[in-house]
Parts: sequence; structure tokens; C-alpha cells
Amino acid sequence: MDRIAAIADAFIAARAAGTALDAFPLSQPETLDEAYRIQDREVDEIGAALPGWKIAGVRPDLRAALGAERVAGPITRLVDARRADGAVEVPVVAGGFAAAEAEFVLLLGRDLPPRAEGYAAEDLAAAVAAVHIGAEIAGSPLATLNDLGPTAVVSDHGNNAAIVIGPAIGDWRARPLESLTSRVAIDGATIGEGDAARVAGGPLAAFAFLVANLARRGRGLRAGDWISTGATTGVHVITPGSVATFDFGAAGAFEVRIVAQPRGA
Ligand SMILES: C[C@H](O)CC(=O)C(=O)O
Repeated sequence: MDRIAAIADAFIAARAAGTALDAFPLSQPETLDEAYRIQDREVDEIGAALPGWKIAGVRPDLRAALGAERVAGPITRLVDARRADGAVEVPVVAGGFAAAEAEFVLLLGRDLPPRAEGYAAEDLAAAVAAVHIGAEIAGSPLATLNDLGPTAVVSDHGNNAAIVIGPAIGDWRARPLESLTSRVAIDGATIGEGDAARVAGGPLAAFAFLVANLARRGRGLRAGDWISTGATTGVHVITPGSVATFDFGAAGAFEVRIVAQPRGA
């Protein structure tokens, strides 16, 4: 088995078994190109069940060396909080990494096949059927994944445990980004406040990045795909047993309980 396959398969197996990893398998990629080849194997393993994609920012001090301001990863689990009676549950690997992030999540209304020439910004905006309040529960079987940086994050399914979907925002096209506010509390204590303007260039800029990133990988998007556009209040580490509250003001709120994934599940 080659190096790319061995790293991908180690993450796939650890996630399936709910078992924490002590260290990055083999060795961490030095480039994002290699990291995306690992991720491509993981995405192929998810196959047609893939609900969509997440986007994350790259720390400013790492951008020049990596040649990227953002990274992408698959949504590994989609959780719908819209009709939940109380907190929805998201399992994470005990002893691994987990974080709560308030995000704005796009729902695509049309297919966007990969195109070498790309898409005009207005065509991408027109392809968005709805914008929902949402959350990413970042997660990995490797506790140090986020500290190891973007090539590690990309290598393990983009560091995603789940994207949680809340209600759609009624008039999002007319709303200034700063008016789309977000707040995260963990176990009742506010830990971060922000708004959609905290996503560099706004959620549609993150979407444009994703479309170009996927096209370079020979991938496109389909109507019905979900796209989570990046953290708006920060990356808030959370552990099993805690409840995160995501409050988007008039747009709605929901709660997520983090639970330990059963081993061998
Ligand atoms: C925790 C992730 O690696 C970062 C992320 O998802 C984000 O910045 O958004």
C-alpha cells in the first residue's frame, strides 16, 4: 500500500472504530497537494453518501508558505436540528479532537460541475438556494490534529465530525453580513460572539474558494449539497458531555450535545 492510502486508511479505520490515535499516521504531509490526495481517498470512500463540504480558514502566518487562505474538507455527518426537541447529539472520538463553531451553511439549488474556466461570482450567488444557521462540530481521532495545522487538518477529513443545520435565514441576500450575528455558549457560558463578516470576504467568497478547490481535484457540486462556510466566532474546544448553544438572534438557535462515540460502532 502506498503512503497516501496508508494515511487515509488509518484515519478511516480510527474514525470507524471510535479509537483515538496517538500520533499522525506515518508522517504529516508537507504540502496541501499531498494532503488533498489523502483526503480524496477518504472522500471516495464516503462515496455518494457525501452530504457536502466544509471550509476552514488558514492562520495568517501560514498562508504564504502553504499558498492558501482556506482549506476544504468533506462533511462526514449531517445533523438536522430544525425539528429537534432539545439538544441534538453529535458523537466524537473520545480522546481525540473536538470543537464547536458557529457557521453559516449554504444549500445548493443547482449542479455546478467542475469547469476549467470557473464560474462568475453572480452565477455562484444564483446557485445558492438558501442560507441556514448552522454549526460545525470539528472532530478527529487525533487530539493534536488542529495544532499540527492545515496539512494535518486536510488529511483527516478536513477535521469534521458533523455539520448541524438550523433554520434558513429568510432574506439573506438583502442582509448586511454584520447583521447576521452568531454566539456560542458551552454549558451555559458564552465563549464567542461574531457574525457572517468574520468569514473573510463573506460566506460567498468561501463558496467560490470551494468551487475552485474542487475543480482542481476534478470534482463538482450537486443541487442539494450543503456547504459550511467557516467559523464565525472561533474554534471552541469541547469535550463529550458538554452542550454547545448556537444562537443566531432572530434567525434562530439550537443546542448540540457532544457524546463519546461508542468504540467499534
Ligand atoms: C477546527 C478546524 O480545523 C477549523 C475550522 O473548521 C474552521 O476554522 O472553520
